[in-house]
Amino acid sequence: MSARNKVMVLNAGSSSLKYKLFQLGEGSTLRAVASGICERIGDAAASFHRGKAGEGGQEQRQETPLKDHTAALEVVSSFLGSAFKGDFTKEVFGVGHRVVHGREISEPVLISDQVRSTIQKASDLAPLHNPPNLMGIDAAKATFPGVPHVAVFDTAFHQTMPPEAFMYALPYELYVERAVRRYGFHGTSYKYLTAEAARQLGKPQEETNLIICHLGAGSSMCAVKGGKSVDTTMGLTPLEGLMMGTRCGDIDPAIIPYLASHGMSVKEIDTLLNKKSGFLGLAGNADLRNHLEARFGAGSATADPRSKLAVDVYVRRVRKYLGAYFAHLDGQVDAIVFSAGIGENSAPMRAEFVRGMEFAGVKLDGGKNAAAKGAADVSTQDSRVKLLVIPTDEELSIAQQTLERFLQQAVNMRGLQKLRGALQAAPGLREHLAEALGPAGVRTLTTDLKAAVAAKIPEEQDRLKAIKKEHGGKVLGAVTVEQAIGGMRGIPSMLWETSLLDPEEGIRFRGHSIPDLQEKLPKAKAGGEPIPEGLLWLLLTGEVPTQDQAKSVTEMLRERSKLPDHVYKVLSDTHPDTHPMTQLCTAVLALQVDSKFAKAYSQGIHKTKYWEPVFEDSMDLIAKLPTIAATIYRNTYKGGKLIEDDAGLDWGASLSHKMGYSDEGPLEMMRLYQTIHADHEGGNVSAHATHLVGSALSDPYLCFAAGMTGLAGPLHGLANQEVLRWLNNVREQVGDDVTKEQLSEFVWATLKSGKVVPGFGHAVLRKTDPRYTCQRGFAQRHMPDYPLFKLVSMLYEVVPDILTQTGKVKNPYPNVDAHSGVLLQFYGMTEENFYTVLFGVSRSLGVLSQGVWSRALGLPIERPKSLTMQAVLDRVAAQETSVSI
Ligand SMILES: Nc1ncnc2c1ncn2[C@@H]1O[C@H](COP(=O)(O)OP(=O)(O)O)[C@@H](O)[C@H]1O
Ligand SMILES: CC(=O)OP(=O)(O)O
Ligand SMILES: [Mg+2]
Repeated sequence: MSARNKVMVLNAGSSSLKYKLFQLGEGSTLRAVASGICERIGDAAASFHRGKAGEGGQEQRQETPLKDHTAALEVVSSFLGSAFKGDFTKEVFGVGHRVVHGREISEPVLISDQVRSTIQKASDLAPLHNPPNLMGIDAAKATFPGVPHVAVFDTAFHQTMPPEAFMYALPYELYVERAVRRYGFHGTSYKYLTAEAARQLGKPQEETNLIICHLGAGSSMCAVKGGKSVDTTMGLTPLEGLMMGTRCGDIDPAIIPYLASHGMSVKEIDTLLNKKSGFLGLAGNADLRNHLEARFGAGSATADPRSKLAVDVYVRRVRKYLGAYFAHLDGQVDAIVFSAGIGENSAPMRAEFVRGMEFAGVKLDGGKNAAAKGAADVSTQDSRVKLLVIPTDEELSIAQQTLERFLQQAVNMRGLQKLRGALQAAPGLREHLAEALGPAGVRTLTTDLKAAVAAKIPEEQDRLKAIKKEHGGKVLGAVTVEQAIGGMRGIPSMLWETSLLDPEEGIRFRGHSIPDLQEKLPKAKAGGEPIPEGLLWLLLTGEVPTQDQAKSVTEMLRERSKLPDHVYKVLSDTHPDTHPMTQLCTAVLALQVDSKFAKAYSQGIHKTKYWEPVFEDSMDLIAKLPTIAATIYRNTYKGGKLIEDDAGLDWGASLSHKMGYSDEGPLEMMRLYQTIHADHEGGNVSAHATHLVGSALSDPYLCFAAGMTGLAGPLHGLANQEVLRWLNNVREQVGDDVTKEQLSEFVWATLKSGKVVPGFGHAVLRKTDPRYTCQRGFAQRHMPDYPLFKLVSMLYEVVPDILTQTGKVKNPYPNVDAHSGVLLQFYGMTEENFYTVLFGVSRSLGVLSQGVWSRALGLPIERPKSLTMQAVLDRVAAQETSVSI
């Protein structure tokens, strides 16, 4: 069988069906091996197909009536079928579809029945596009059965618009209740053009400001600031903004009730505005090419005045938005980009758009403009704002996003199950892809953490929905009276996606054990300790990140790390005896004033969007915690002398540096420490408290503070401080050169006096905590002769036996706290009252990542049932009666 190594992309526009077939090559490159377009669909007399297939293939043109998009796909399939010998459909492993409107879905998604119905329901918002998009999807599903089909939405790129750009000045409830807002379209094109323009300008995208004009049958413009969309001309639907082939663009909305009061139905008005206006409405034909002669030709004085008028209205609208976007971008525009049918092909129109704009630093080179064919820079050498013609490649962008989506699915075992059909149809596919992608393996390709999370959400939501639907009524386990009154021990009663604790083997973060992660997570230096930013990526996305992905998290956190002055002030004003954990909670609460979630919620935000400001708050808080912790440390123990940050350091290392420990040893130790304390499933006090408070939709600052007040309890996080006290006590009483026998005696004495040996045992774990083992490994490498380490090692030999002999403990083995103090002491961090703060900083990674997912999955407010003693007795009695009956 031939290899499945091709992605098919369909881009159904309002008047056209474009397609490209890509072949996947080394390093996940995509090479177009066939492409074409069906044009003037709907205008049967004038419609045609142009297509090209294979290396150096000649373009073929067929004049053929195309009454709709289904007819167009039939022509395309038969063209490709005859161009590629054999059945080319068997070489396609995925199909990417351009979809214009997906309402709240904005990331690429696999087209399930549910996604299809969302696209269908959104047809009222994109009447010219979603119906042909759906025709394309249905026709393609029949032509390419059993392979995944992915929808890539036009709206995605504009999700970065600020509220002042996406809100209409309508009653706010319309936004909250009906999601009436501006979405923007042509996003796939803008995404491609932004990357391409930045590349041509030789600038990083984050520093590139552009005004992009995507001018085709559908026309829109976009202001791009720092590589991101900050405004665009289309709105709730692709009707707003510029004039278009058949669409009116901006009008006075009062025209609508006016027409209605004169007898037109809503449907008729909708058709009028979408299908009978624009060039068609003003001048009788939707295609600009039919009006160019009238406006620019030799005999233009005698030409149809309406054609001329239509062109002038069109030009005026583009110029109006050019002016507006110059203002939005504070005049800092690197380039104006022209693209799509009109922007790429019409030199006289480009000249009109920027005529007389020298005042804004825009100078067109007439000669270059007239000569431009395909990509070109048509500005003069000294034009401050470059004028770039860039042919858009929505199809390539869709193919890349389809591939990425597909790979995410393929790495995810649950996804693999979902894709079983596809994989059966294509044995060896995953291996093939892994090979094609090279050593980076099969994974999400973006380095933008938020985008990577967003891409996972729809499927996880589907998964949860399916679990509820299929298994909602099934029993997970009975609850005994002992459990109900005994701290809810072991009752499965909460979802927690970031980690799971196996009693035998210890914690697994998103399925990965600690030894596994020590190997796989990116490191600051070769052979060194993992950086916690890598773990954060893993906790949030479920995927082990690449070095670049972890680095982008480091940079993202650094950008957000500045602590506001009032928080420094709150910290320096606390009573000098305030415990460091209390100071931590105080500082976190002081930061809450900046909560983006609290603000968005009070202004009204749709619940499908909760996770976004929660993500923002969580990243802001995580970013600031090292500075908060270091400030507490320096204020409490070092006379308030703070240490400047070192911008070259990663998140964990910068904490150690700001505390005053900048040698390689403590930097590495802190990276490891911050990685392993991050998460320990959801039932422990700090995690559960954060989760519980977050379920009331308290923002991340509030719920993290709740978690930290819990971590400050001696039975939970404060235990690491207790361990150190106990160890020092041992050393004081028996000295450093203690024998095993002496140590045994001391341990027995502790137990007999009714105390516990701190750092040993665990509520769930039944073996040595892997977090202990990995810290022990670190000590063996960095401090083998350190007396405190030797003492801890000896305890490891002595205590489990003794605890077993008592017959009272279920787990006699050491946990994370039994070792962490040793590492800290070795590097001079001897103030044990501070240790729980370090634990808390790390814990933010786990509990806040889960917080993002709790909101993304729409988990409800927690409300378990409580009972009085009498109620317990009544229930027991009722059960006994019912059993005996
Ligand atoms: N050479 C040209 N000169 C002027 N306008 C052109 C030229 N070629 C195409 N166009 C315009 O571009 C439009 C098609 O643009 P395109 O981006 O392909 O459309 P769609 O919105 O359907 O994706 C045509 O309707 C026509 O108005
Ligand atoms: C959104 C839109 O108008 O798309 P097109 O230009 O393909 O019609
Ligand atoms: Mg288009």
